[in-house]
This record gives sequence, structure tokens and C-alpha cells, in this order.
Amino acid sequence: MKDILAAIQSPDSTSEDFAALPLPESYRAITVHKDETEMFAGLTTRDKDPRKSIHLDEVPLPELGPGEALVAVMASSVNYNSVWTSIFEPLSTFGFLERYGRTSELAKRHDLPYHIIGSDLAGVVLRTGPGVNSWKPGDEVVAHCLSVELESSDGHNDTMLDPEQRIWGFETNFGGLAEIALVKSNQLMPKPDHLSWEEAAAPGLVNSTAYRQLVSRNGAGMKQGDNVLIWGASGGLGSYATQFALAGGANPICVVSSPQKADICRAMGAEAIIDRNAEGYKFWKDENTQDPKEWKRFGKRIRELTGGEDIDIVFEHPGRETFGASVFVTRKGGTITTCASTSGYMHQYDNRYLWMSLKRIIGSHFANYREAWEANRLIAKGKIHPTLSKVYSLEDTGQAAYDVHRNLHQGKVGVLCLAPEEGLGVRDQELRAKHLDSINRFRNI
Ligand SMILES: C/C=C/C(=O)SCCNC(=O)CCNC(=O)[C@H](O)C(C)(C)COP(=O)(O)OP(=O)(O)OC[C@H]1O[C@@H](n2cnc3c(N)ncnc32)[C@H](O)[C@@H]1OP(=O)(O)O
Ligand SMILES: NC(=O)C1=CN([C@@H]2O[C@H](COP(=O)(O)OP(=O)(O)OC[C@H]3O[C@@H](n4cnc5c(N)ncnc54)[C@H](OP(=O)(O)O)[C@@H]3O)[C@@H](O)[C@H]2O)C=CC1
Repeated sequence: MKDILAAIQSPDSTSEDFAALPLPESYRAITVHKDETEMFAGLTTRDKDPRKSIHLDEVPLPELGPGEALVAVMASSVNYNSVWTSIFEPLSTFGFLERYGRTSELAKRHDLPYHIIGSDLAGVVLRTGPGVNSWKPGDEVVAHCLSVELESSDGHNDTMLDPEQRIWGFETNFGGLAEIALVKSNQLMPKPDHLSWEEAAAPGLVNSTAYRQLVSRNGAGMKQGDNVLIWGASGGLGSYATQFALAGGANPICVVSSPQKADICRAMGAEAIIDRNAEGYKFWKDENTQDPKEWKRFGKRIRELTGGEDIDIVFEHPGRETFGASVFVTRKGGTITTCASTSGYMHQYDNRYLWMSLKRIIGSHFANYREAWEANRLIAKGKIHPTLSKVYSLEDTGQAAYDVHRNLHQGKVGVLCLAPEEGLGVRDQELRAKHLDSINRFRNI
């Protein structure tokens, strides 16, 4: 591993040098263990502690198959799906690995008693399998997390619709929170030159998801002037949705839960901000009953901020706690686009407000190959910026996941894998200098 790192850090290394490097038999990886899936039985979601279930293990290097690449991971980031995996909710992800393992001889590799998690990476290609021509050892890359087989026509227009669609590092093994990762070569994209490894590893999953959910015609198809209500506007998804709204000439109405988060949104350029904590919205009277008066109070506040207008698009992900309010505050003919249910997946809303006002609910999940590429291109061009706040070592990934689970973080939380320190890997200082303030906006707050 030392030789791999030395090659990555040497400006003189050639592709041939990387191809000639011997691969290690094993590497360090963040895992959860199959024999621990019941360890949190009986605890509330909040009390399930990722620090207890997340391990740093030495694991064997997987065999490289056709169309695949082994990547030396310099940095990765924590996504909420790794939180779900680590608390074994809503399901243990070992069921996904077993199911995948049944699909082919090669896929059997994924069905192991440990799950190497993580759905983002920035690093360097070490080896490519048969049939890979566009990437070679030594290429500096990021990887998106869409794993598809594309053997069915269902996914040929929109790769997210493939029946064998999986999220790498969540529904597959050999994820990015490790020193080496195994990906399909179609997941690879050029690493943005002006970013460090940990900055480049931060946007991938959430930026692509926000792009499809908000911008793409497969999602809400946002246009100039739209009023976009963004829940968790300084969080993982929200910090990119806010940037897309601003860059696309829309009007973000940012919901956050502290003055500090409100300041971050203001610094991004948003003007309409609601601190849900300070304003004390209680959309539920008790566990089974919502309070439409609170939906109205929320809608009134939005009208104050927009000069009397209602919401064209709601960027939804908190789920059960907010969904009734989201449907209510959307204008006639407007769209609620949802990709998650952090606070509970059994939603309740008053359907009269949906059908009588011709609103639409759109389900959105990650991004297809093309959307992921387009989202990465915007990062590479400096149009959208990483929202990296804090960076942890691989050893401290459990704490990083705990922070995200407990909503103690801002934007994205990074993890150094092979990178010995922060700030390495920048190849275009000129572009970086142009955007330095934006790149650092979320750092150390
Ligand atoms: C990029 C990052 C993303 C995120 O962070 S997302 C957040 C994290 N992700 C999650 O929380 C989602 C985790 N996944 C799940 O909870 C589950 O994964 C799903 C609920 C999405 C699906 O559940 P499942 O059990 O995997 O699949 P089924 O489709 O509910 O059940 C399979 C059985 O149900 C049958 N079935 C499916 N559709 C129908 C139908 N329309 N009519 C009749 N049967 C149906 C199938 O055939 C099969 O059957 P047979 O068990 O016998 O093989
Ligand atoms: N389907 C897909 O492709 C994807 C789904 N996801 C899912 O989306 C969800 C959010 O992910 P991500 O943005 O990375 O997570 P983060 O935790 O980084 O951000 C979410 C933000 O939502 C806000 N929030 C959380 N709970 C509530 C609540 N009950 N009511 C209102 N606001 C709330 C918080 O902001 P504040 O406290 O400031 O209001 C929080 O910071 C997760 O469940 C994740 O699994 C994520 C990416 C892709």
C-alpha cells in the first residue's frame, strides 16, 4: 500500500508504473458484520450508535471482473445510506448482498459475512478488467454510485430503471470507505482538477441525487423563477439543491434548524430562510394526528418571504414529519419531489390538497449515468461547489457516521482513506483560486 501511495504522490508516475505495481492481498476497509445485525434490537432509531457497529478491518482484495476497476481510494465521504447500513434500518443490507450474490457467478463475490460500505470515492485507478478501454491505471477519478447490469431493455432509456439497479457500497459490497474499492468502470468519472481528494469525494452521491430530483426532466425540471422549498438546506442533499436553485435562477426557500445553518444558506446566496426550530413548527399534534393549522402557519411564512407566492417545487426528504406540510404549501399544479423518508416512510397527507389543486408527487432516486456525469461536470467547471465541513480519518468513520445520524454535522463529512493529510491532489490551482471562498464555505463550522 505504501508503494501505491508513493506512486500517487509522485508527479513522475506513469500509467505503466501503476500497472506494474503489485497489488496487496488485503487492505483496510470500513465494514459492518453480518453476525451483529441484531445488536441494536429493541433500541430506538436515535439510540442505535454507528460507532458500535462500524469496524475497521483488514479484508482480502476481491477478484477483478470484466468491465470493472480497482481504485486506490484517497478519500471518501459519509452518506446517510451508510448510517442506515450501520443501524441496520430499515433492513439489514446483508439481504441486498445475498440477493445480488444469487444473480451470477461473479456477483457471488459480494455475498460475504462483512459489508464494506461507502458510496463515494476520489482516487486513482489501479487495474481495469477485460473490456475496459476508456480508463487506465493512473487515471485520477471519482466514482458515482450507480451499479447496473443493463441486460434488460427496461433500463436502456434511463439507467436508473434497470431491474438490477443497485447503489454501490449500500446494495453491493466493496464500497468507498476503504483503501481500495471495486467499481464498474461505467461508474468512473474524471476527478475535478481544482479540488483536493477529500473535496472531490464529497459531492458525488448527494450532488447527483439533487440534480436528478430538482433539475433533470426526470425529476422536477426546475426552471428560472421557480420558488423551491428546500428542507435541510445546509445538509448533504440540501446544500446542493440550494446551489442548483441559485445557479438556475430559481428562488430557494431554505428550511434549516439553527441560526448557524441559516448563516450558511445566506453565505451561499439564499435570502428566504426559515429556521424551523426558532419558529417552532409542530406539524404533528401526536404520533397519529397532524395539525393543519401548523401547515397554514408555515405556508403563511413562505408567502411573507416570497411576496405572496406559493411553492412551485418542494425538495422533500425528511418524509413523515414534513410531508403533509410539503403537499399543503405547494401551489396549484406544483410538484413535490421526494427521494427519502429520514423521519419515517409511512407518510400521511391530505389528498384533497393534491388532487383538487392538480399537484404532483415525483419519486426520485440517485441519478442515471448521464445525470451523474452532468452533475460531476458542473463540479469540475466550478459552477457547483463541494460542501465539505469536517474531515475524519478512516479509523474515526464510526464517529463521522454518528455525527450525521445525530444531525451534528454541516453539509458533507469527509473521510481520508489513503490520503495522509487534507489538501492533496489539487492539479488546477488557477481554477481553485477563482472559487476558493465557495469551496471553503462549509469548512470547520
Ligand atoms: C443513493 C442513496 C440512497 C439512499 O440513501 S436511499 C435511503 C436508504 N434506502 C432505504 O431506506 C431503502 C431500503 N430498501 C428497502 O426498504 C427495500 O429494499 C424496499 C422497500 C425498497 C423493497 O423491499 P424488498 O423486500 O426488497 O422488495 P419487495 O419488492 O417489497 O419484495 C419482494 C417480493 O415482492 C414481490 N413483489 C414486488 N412487487 C410486486 C407486485 N407489484 N405484485 C406482487 N408481488 C410483488 C416480489 O416479486 C418479491 O417476491 P419474492 O419475495 O417471492 O421473491
Ligand atoms: N434516494 C436517494 O438517491 C438518496 C436518498 N438520500 C436520503 O436522504 C436523506 C437525507 O440525506 P442527506 O441530505 O445526505 O442527510 P443530512 O443529514 O446531511 O441532511 C438532511 C437534513 O434534513 C433536515 N432534517 C432531518 N430531519 C428532519 C425533520 N424531521 N424535519 C425537517 N428537516 C429534517 C436536517 O436539516 P435541519 O436540521 O437544518 O433542518 C438535516 O441536516 C437520508 O434519509 C438519505 O438516506 C440521500 C441521498 C440520495
